[in-house]
Amino acid sequence: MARGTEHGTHRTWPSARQAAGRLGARLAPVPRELPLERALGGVLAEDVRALVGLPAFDAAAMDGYAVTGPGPWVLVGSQLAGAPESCAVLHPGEAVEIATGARVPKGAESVLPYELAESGGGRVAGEIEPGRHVRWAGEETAPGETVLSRGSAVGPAALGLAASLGHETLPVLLPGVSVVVTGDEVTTGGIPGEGRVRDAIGPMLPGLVERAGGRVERIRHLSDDRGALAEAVADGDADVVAVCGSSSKGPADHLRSVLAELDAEVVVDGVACRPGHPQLLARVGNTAVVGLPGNPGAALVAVLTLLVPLLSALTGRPDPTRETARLPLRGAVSPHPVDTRLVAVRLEEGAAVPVGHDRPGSLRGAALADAYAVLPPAWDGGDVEIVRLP
Ligand SMILES: Nc1nc2c(c(=O)[nH]1)N[C@H]1C(S)=C(S)[C@@H](COP(=O)(O)OP(=O)(O)OC[C@H]3O[C@@H](n4cnc5c(N)ncnc54)[C@H](O)[C@@H]3O)O[C@H]1N2
Ligand code: MOO
Repeated sequence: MARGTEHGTHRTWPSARQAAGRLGARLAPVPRELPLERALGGVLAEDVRALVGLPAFDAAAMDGYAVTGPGPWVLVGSQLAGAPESCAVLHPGEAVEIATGARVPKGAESVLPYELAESGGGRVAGEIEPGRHVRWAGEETAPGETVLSRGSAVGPAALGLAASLGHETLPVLLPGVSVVVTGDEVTTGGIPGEGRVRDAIGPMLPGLVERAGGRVERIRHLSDDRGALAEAVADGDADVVAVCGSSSKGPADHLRSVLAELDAEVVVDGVACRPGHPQLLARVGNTAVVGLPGNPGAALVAVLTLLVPLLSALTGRPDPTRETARLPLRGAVSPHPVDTRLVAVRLEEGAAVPVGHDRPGSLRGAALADAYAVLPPAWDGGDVEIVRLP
């Protein structure tokens, strides 16, 4: 699965993706009990049960009158939602004017909506259907019932449901990613000065990570300092450390030596793809370390090759960028003789159309594109695999 290149022993692009998935399946992220507002996008680490029934009490489903026994009924009170109880027990022949969501008195048989009622002189009349227009306690969900299963994704509706069932927090798998952006020349604001460059990878990562089921917890910017990089990579709190830059073999590229010093298991050391060949994947204890090339376009390809499959496997979800259907490629492209090439494309009328501007140092093509088309080594012009951009 690996082959020698001028850069050493690189894995093939498909094998690198698989290796990232296998590492993710091997590492167990620690479940976290997160407040509801932070649990969005996670995967449930345990079943979620109803702490209260739904509804929690017998409630009116319409504005009108709670009644019992045969009509007409004598009005004995009124009940708004959330207001103190005005009538504890309703007796046959009695009615309470009631608002939607208000607790119906004990003994009430049904609610007669205003539209169907005739009222006046302290009395109400109308046709009722026994049991209608009351949301009976527990009829939707019984207390203690399992409503969401372990392994399911937490979407916005799940958060609302959990709140209505009495939960403050949810137990989720949501791998935390610590991002380390390296480079003396990299700046974080304004127009970069002579010889400097604005960080283009830090702003791109949170959205990509979130899409793959993780969360960027921290972004640090480091100069090309070996000691600081070693400290950041050894961060035991993160499930994943993503190091941007420092992936190549220049005098300021310390990642490989730092990993050796930390006795890391190096899983992928270079990938036979363009762009993005210096990418790297390693394990330090229970933390995965992903080395993203400094060139932003190459970093994005490395995210799709290593980081997204890793995060997906950590939470047991399918890789959201994978497409099963292959598409014809419409436009001029030049495959690489021995490496896989990823070309930024728009998806138009069942074909992949190159958008250009996809050199390793640029994100312009990726920002215009829907996806990357994957050209295998020495591509013969057949239909191509598609990797969706989030
Ligand atoms: N002798 C070799 N040199 C290089 C090789 C090689 O195989 N042999 N590979 C080239 C390729 S391909 C890439 S990609 C880069 C990878 O370099 P690093 O990951 O070590 O990154 P740097 O050297 O720090 O930076 C490369 C390039 O990207 C700019 N950069 C860095 N960080 C950012 C950022 N956060 N946002 C925007 N731009 C960034 C940096 O200024 C450089 O221009 O190595 C080649 N060299
Ligand atoms: O392959 Mo590099 O990763 O050209 O930018």
